[in-house]
Amino acid sequence: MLTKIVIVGVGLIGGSFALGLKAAGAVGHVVGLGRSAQALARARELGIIDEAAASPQDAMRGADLVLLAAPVAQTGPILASLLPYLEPQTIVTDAGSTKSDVVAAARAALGDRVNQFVPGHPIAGRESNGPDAAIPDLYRGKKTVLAPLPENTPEAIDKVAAAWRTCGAVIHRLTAEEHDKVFAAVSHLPHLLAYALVDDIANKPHADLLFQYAASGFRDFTRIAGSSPEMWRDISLANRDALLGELDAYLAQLTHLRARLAAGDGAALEATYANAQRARRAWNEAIEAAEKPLAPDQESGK
Ligand SMILES: NC(=O)c1ccc[n+]([C@@H]2O[C@H](COP(=O)([O-])OP(=O)(O)OC[C@H]3O[C@@H](n4cnc5c(N)ncnc54)[C@H](O)[C@@H]3O)[C@@H](O)[C@H]2O)c1
Ligand SMILES: O=C(O)C(=O)C[C@]1(C(=O)O)C=C[C@@H](O)C=C1
Repeated sequence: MLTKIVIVGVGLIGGSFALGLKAAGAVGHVVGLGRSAQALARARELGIIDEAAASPQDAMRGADLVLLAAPVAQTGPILASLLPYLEPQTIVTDAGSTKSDVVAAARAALGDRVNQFVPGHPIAGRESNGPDAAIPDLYRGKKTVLAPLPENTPEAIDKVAAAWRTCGAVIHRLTAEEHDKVFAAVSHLPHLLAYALVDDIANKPHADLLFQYAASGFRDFTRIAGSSPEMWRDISLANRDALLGELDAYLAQLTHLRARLAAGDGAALEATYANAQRARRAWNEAIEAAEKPLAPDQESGK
């Protein structure tokens, strides 16, 4: 049971964490801290937070756990603003989609108090943003990756892991470097590609005609281009090197496919499509089995 938690950035991710803990009856008081008074007022109206803090000092008094859920470039400034009020029992974690930059920002901002910061990343989301998008079940059956620091105590890591488990998540551990390589390939590149395709079509002179006939294939491929541009700007720049590596590999694949297409090499195209179809089906089956809702007595964290 957490007596008091603080959510810094009460949008989709922070709001869903608060709602998940509240639904489980695992938190006494939820305080929101943010840059938009309007978003905080809305979060209060929706019952996500119990109180919008007037200042970092008010927010941090007596806090058990603090979740940073703002765009990743805000991590350093936010931690610097919290540090003067960081009490010894308070553990701070984050939900940022990149980890090496977050760890570097935490070390720079917190210095020898960095042992109180446990880096994390829930592998769940959607393309809508803000408090209205928050739902209590967002993390149910999904993974949360923790990338603990050597300075973290087992108790600090357990506190963060237990909170995510209470929201229904399954805990995985990666180093920050491993994390950023993996998510460059399976999350950051797909977002860049979806944005690129929609931007390309939107800039064509006959865009209206194209959008008029775009259907479910286009919707599935581009759903994530509806995501927050600020958030994805920060993620792209924070993980630039790994993302550039994945982009180069993808460009090579496109160049290869282009050549096969130009040569009318149907067999080569079909072989690539068949390999992708096999891999996609196997992935889908595995993920659906892993995320199947558990019976209440089998749930993690209980
Ligand atoms: N959206 C996803 O699918 C997803 C999934 C996993 C992790 N994340 C990560 O979670 C974090 C939040 O994403 P989200 O989707 O909830 O975004 P969101 O836009 O819904 O919410 C972010 C909130 O942070 C606030 N904010 C911005 N700058 C701030 C600052 N300096 N101080 C305090 N509050 C500030 C905004 O006003 C907003 O309310 C990001 O770091 C993102 O990388 C997102
Ligand atoms: O479902 C979505 O809309 C998402 O983009 C979620 C998604 C992803 O799968 O890429 C996005 C960013 C994260 O950090 C984790 C998950």
